[in-house]
Amino acid sequence: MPTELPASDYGLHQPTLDGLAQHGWSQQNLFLSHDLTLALAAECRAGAAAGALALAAVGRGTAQAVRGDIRGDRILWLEAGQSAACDRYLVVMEALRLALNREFFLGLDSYESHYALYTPGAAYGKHLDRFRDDDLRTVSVVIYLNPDWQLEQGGALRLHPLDAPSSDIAPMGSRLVLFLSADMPHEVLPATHDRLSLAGWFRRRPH
Ligand SMILES: O=C(O)CCC(=O)C(=O)O
Ligand SMILES: [Fe+2]
Repeated sequence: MPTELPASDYGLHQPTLDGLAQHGWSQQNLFLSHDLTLALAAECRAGAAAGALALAAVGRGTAQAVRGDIRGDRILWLEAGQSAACDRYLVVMEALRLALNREFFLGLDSYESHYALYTPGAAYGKHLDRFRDDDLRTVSVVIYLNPDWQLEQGGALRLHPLDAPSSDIAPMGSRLVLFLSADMPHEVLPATHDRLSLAGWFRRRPH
């Protein structure tokens, strides 16, 4: 994996880190360059066209099941080396991991992520990104790959902070959302158009 970070591929702003500390979540527009967003969107669409995206399951281990009534997206896990766009993205996320550790001493030591495609009407009911038997997921990340998204197309991410009113975030291209995995119930509302994203999780070192 290349280690050099092309400055033009992304920009993380300090208020984004401050917001995460203050509210348990934050968002930032124009996190990825337009060029990288388009390359990732093209890869996600190509994967879908090739049948490489699988219906996502809920739960873990023996309790894992595809439940279209709860979760309707199709996903493809990312591997380093899978494409040039993917590697550029992983370099960006490594820089974000280091920034989060510098700022918050979270001990984040790995990152896992997948493409997700929600076709019209697909949704993901209210959930937490941590499982009862896995508390390593610490910071959840979503990056949207929809360059021309219009608000009336729906598909918002609805966050339900425990101590504040809910917030809706539209899946605009190049937008980043960060939230603390353990404390933020959230859901994906259905959209009228294909909704593409990269969802990921920074995991901390096991004790
Ligand atoms: O796509 C989003 O806005 C959130 C997706 C999500 O909650 C998940 O994959 O766990
Ligand atoms: Fe989630």
